[in-house]
Amino acid sequence: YDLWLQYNKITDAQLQKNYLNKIQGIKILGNSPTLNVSAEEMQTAWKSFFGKELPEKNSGENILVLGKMDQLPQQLQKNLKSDFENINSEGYIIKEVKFEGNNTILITGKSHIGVLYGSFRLLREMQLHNKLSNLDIYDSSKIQKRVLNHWDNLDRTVERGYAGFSIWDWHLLPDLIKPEYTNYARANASIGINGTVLTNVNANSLVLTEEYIKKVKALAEVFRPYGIQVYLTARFSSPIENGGLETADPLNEEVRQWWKDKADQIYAEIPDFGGFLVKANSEGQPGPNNYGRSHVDGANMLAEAVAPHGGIIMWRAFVYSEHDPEDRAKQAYSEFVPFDGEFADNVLLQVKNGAIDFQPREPFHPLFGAMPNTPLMMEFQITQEYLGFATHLVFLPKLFEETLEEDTYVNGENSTVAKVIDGTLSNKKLTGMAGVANIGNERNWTGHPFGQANWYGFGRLAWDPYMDSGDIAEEWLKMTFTNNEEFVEPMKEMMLESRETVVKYMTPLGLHHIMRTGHHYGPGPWVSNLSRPEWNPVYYHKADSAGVGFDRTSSGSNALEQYADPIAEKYSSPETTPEKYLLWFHHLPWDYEMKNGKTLWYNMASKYQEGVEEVEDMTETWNNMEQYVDEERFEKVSMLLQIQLKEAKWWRDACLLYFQQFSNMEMPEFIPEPAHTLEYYKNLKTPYAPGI
Ligand SMILES: CO[C@H]1[C@H](O)[C@@H](O)[C@H](O)O[C@@H]1C(=O)O
Repeated sequence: YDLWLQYNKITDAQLQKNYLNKIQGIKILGNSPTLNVSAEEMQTAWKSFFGKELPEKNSGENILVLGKMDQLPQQLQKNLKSDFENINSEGYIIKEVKFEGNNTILITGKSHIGVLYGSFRLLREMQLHNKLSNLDIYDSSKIQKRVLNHWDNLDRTVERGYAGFSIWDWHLLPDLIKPEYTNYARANASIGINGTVLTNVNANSLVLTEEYIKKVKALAEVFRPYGIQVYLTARFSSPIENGGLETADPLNEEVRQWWKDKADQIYAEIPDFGGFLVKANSEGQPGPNNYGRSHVDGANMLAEAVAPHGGIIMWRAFVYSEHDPEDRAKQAYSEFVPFDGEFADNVLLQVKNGAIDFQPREPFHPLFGAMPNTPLMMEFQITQEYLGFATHLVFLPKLFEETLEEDTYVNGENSTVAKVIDGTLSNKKLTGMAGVANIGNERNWTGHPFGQANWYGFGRLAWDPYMDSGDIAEEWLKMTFTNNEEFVEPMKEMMLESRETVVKYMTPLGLHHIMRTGHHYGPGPWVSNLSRPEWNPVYYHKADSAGVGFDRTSSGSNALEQYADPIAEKYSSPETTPEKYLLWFHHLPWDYEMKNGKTLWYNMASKYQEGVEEVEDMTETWNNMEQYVDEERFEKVSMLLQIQLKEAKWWRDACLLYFQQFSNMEMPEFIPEPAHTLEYYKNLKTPYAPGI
């Protein structure tokens, strides 16, 4: 349950010698809660790596010195001047230097948090079994606000949470402080996460009452030494619900004053409170539109309330709007682009990676690049709402990386989404990345043991959105299980392929949102009876006897016009559209000939089949790993993979039987006889896999 902070015993004699020779003691310069937790982390690691403490020493050869820049001797500060120029206020330097005449490994930064991040970095180097020689490492985060979003309710249920109940024991706070809170903070700090939104975006205004602010304060105090700021979701109608006002109109003076007083009250208790995350006028949440006001009016009112305290507002772009009813994918863009440049300086617009909703695969959201004068914050979903909950093994950093690497072309070639997010494309001062957490009170935190890798990977990419997902997988595997190459190599490959596998057995070739509605688990392409048309799978796949797919070209919804010309042009024809997005942008006949000379129907079937076969391969790979993994984790993952296999078949059979009604074509010979009829799948009462 130590996540990636296992600090497995170092058994290699040479390596152990290298480490213990290089670091024979520790010296801490100065004093602060953050330095204390840095030192504690070293001790925890040392006991686990070597079975002993790291002695505190005042001076001598080969000691590890921890301290921030202004605690260093003048001369050393001067010598390191150019190193310090390379890092920002949260960055760190790990370097071999002469300290008081002795050879020393120094971990330093401009802040204590920098020193803590440096400490975790050194421990990572050791977990990865890298030699400590000629150390000269420096690093800084490329994104400022690296934030988890918990969709946790005050009754401890978690919206779209599959790892038990919320870890926040609201009813026992502030009296009971669980060790889990500290472990949560450690884990986050170790990957550079520096903020957490404690509550669901479908918000409850109760959390803004005095009683709850005390509870929030207690958590903030646990997190503070780890550099983690606390944020809350603000329900827009709180002035009515909590303040007894008659309106929540953002232009009303009393309302504005209420929010200012609320901010003052929170900051009096929690001076480093981060600010608010807001879902307004979306899926029944109240917002400024209720009063005929705009998203800018709403966001700027809250921004004004927190600005004197250094707080920020993360305003979500996940809205439905009356513009473009024929294509939900266009709505956020239509709603927000006209406001570019009008948001206050401390507002980030938080945009989901794709325009629909956290699908196994989506093209990047057209808002990225389209609002050069507004800082856009990325919102990824770590919890697997549409990807098999905590049952399917899917390595999400691969998905995150794909979005970040996409080229928006807004400023010519190489205008990647990562550059929009880190601010380099248009020189933004405020930058951020949010991840909807997959954490709950399950003993292993995330339900599926491999869900931990998605939390880990989110943190690493929020720190550096240019990181390679393969490197992330490798780090995580070594830190979580073992450094043995015979384990790491095949498992890394399996993790990297796992995302494409889920796309194949759920939504190949650009299909999307064909899950059963409500819970979003399992196939439901037939569903068509929900009140909002855009919640129905049939709205998205549009299968009929003429073909399948959503025409988003100029002959259809023309969502393509929201992208820069090179993309709009390229994707306007099915011949030049990447096959992975084919049915996202085009409605094509079932016998449409694809690049391999086979029909669309044939290719769809073969993707579903490949998906199933790849899960079979995953189970085989895992079975070969038994000797490297403890029994508990081995058994759990084995069982989950068996369920995943059953469900991949369920997806294949249900989707192909459904689509075949329209294609009217033979099932290709490689598709085994389905275990059940389409009617059976349609009438399943349980959201989980039928016996297959
Ligand atoms: C928190 O609400 C969620 C909702 O559960 C989810 O199904 C939808 O996709 O997205 C919403 C959102 O992101 O606001």
